[in-house]
Amino acid sequence: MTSLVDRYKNRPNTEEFEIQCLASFCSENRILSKSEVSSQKKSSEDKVIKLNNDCGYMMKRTRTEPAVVRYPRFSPKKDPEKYFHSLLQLFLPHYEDWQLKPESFRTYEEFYNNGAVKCGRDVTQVKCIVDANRALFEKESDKIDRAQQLLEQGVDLEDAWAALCPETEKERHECIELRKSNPIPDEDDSECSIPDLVANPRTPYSIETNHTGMSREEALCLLRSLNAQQSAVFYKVRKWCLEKLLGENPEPFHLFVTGGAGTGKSHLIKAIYYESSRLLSQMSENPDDRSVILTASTGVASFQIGASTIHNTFSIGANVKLPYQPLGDDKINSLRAKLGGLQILIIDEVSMVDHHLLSYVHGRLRQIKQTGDYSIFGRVSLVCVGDFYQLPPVKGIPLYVDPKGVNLWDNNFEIAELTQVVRQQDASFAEMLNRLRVHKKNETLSPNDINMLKQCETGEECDAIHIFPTNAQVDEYNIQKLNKCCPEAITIHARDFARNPETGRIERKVGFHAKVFNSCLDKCVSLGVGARVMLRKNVDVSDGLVNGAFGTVVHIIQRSKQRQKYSPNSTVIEVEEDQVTNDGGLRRQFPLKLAWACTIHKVQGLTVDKAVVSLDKVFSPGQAYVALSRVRTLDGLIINNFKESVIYCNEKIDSAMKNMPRLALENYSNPFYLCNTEIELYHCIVYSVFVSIPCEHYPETPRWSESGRSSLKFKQVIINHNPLSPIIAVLS
Ligand SMILES: Nc1ncnc2c1ncn2[C@@H]1O[C@H](COP(=O)(O)OP(=O)(O)OP(=O)(O)O)[C@@H](O)[C@H]1O
Repeated sequence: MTSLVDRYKNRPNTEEFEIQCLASFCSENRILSKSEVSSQKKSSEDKVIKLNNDCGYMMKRTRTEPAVVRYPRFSPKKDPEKYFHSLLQLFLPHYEDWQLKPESFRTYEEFYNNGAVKCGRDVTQVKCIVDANRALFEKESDKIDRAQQLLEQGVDLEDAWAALCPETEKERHECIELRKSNPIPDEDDSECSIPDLVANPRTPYSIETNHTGMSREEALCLLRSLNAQQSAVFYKVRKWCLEKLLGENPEPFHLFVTGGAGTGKSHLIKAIYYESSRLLSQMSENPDDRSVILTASTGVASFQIGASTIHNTFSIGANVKLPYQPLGDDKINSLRAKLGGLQILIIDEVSMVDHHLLSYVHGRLRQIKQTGDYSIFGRVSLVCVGDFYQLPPVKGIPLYVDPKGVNLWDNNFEIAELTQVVRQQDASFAEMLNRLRVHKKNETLSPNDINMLKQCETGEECDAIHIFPTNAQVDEYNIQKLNKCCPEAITIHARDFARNPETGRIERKVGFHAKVFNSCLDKCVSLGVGARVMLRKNVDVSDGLVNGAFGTVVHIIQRSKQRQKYSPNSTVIEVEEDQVTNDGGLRRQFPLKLAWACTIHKVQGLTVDKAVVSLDKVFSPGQAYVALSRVRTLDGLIINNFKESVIYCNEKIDSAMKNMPRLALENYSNPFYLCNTEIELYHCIVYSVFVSIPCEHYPETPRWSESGRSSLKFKQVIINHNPLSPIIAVLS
């Protein structure tokens, strides 16, 4: 496989790239995969940069912040040659290795101190170039070097922890005192439960890598916010990581973390992800290795927790069929390069995973890990998180039902159940939701529950998100809103292409393909400035531009070639192309859909302050419960078409859950709770989705023009979007 360093050495020989050092190259550009190259070339050819000697393609990072560059650090005293070689390699622009130490210099250090090179038009001292470039990347390098030296000298690590986190250390000491007078058997009451106190026997020191995108302060807040049940699961996983770190080789674990809607499952796995990545990264020599990955079954769910989808992570196509189709050599090698060191896989919203998909996860992990035996999931530990009482998979058999074939779920997972509802602080509302969760079809709801729900039938008209069971209801509501809110809306027709049987060439089709498959690109997309929209495809998962991400259209560009940025949060949405028929027929269309309303399937995992829920045409178990449990308070819930009969669960869930072995949460309780009887709840800012941005208005043709198809061709739709902010805006 071509390494990043090779790619750097094969960057274009233009003025711009000649003066670029390796660190800037890695941070400012993104290497494109083969599939990305073809799609990007179609849409934005001028942005794709070809590397020399068939080293692939790259693009400048424009949508995201520059990437964080990770590299090994050597001691200038112990390993001066490695130290100066690394400095020159990272920060001195070069194309060949000899340029880092020309023949006339004996050592890298000598070249760094006394060398001069032509950089751009001027001859400049090597030291000046390296120091200037280094300053851009190593803001606190002196402090880090000093901390590293201290660690190497074997300073008292306990003091280091106390200095980093004095409050926690004080609480820890109080706990220890309390325990002396009132001893409680607890496995966590050992030094090894506090990772920062334990030296890793293999590496005397290490610099932790952080793939989670969370700062230490954010992470500490998150960890401290966990309630007693969340904390117990967290400690169970942390204990395993510590054993791994200490070289005790614990057996992989398979955990199913479940609980009703809003019990904080997703919140908990963010904490688990942070801590386990932090700990296990210390075992890896390459900072880019992923020891832990966070995934989810759907695009929306993955965006909520900053994860990627299972399909995307493991290169699994949309149609998952058994027998298992192994991944080809090229693809598996690149997956292995990324995930070869994987130890824990976290899957959120597992209720929407079916047996086939789980088998594919198993197959991919076995291929990646090459364990040489039949151990499940390639000996990777799994944390599956979700609630079977919520939505089942769209296709396929849910994990709690025996598929009468390959069954990797039964007998392989231990269940940990969270029962404390955190989303709804109002106890009576939370308790009612818990009853709705397990309500069976032939049972009647209590009069109190019915009253409470009927009170929500206020008929209030409001701008809050409207949640419907079916796509048809959603479409009808969206069109009504578009007519009302966007008088100058337009309809953009898809452009379909088919193979001409005589010439064999792909040609524009008159009309549309009669039947299309495997595509979310609609025949017609109606849009207007100010319209709320949802993305239908994963355009850029790392950027949060995933299937299900919401936004507001603020501009539509016709036939324009100019690629203008409209606001710091904007992203261009371009026409996508899908193969939609068996004989190679294609469709080109914007991957957008109006989204004043959306289906219940799209809101699983979401927390909102207010929602209008329609219970008309509910068609699956758990659907009504998911819709009703999205809001924090009863006041925020408006119900249309209330029907008691649509609130029901699948009756097989109860017995399947009862048969699963239980994780005894009390064995993993957090010692801090001994002194904190009051559990402090830390309220996180929840991702809120809609915003409208005032913008210039560009007149368009009327949407429902009598002439039928619009002859306008739309070059691009721009989405201005920052995944880290709680706001997504769509420009078109
Ligand atoms: N310990 C906690 N302290 C404070 N807030 C919390 C805590 N746990 C969860 N929350 C908040 O409660 C809300 C619901 O949490 P979360 O989405 O994790 O629940 P969930 O169990 O995953 O729900 P669902 O099953 O509907 O996806 C979120 O706003 C989350 O930030």
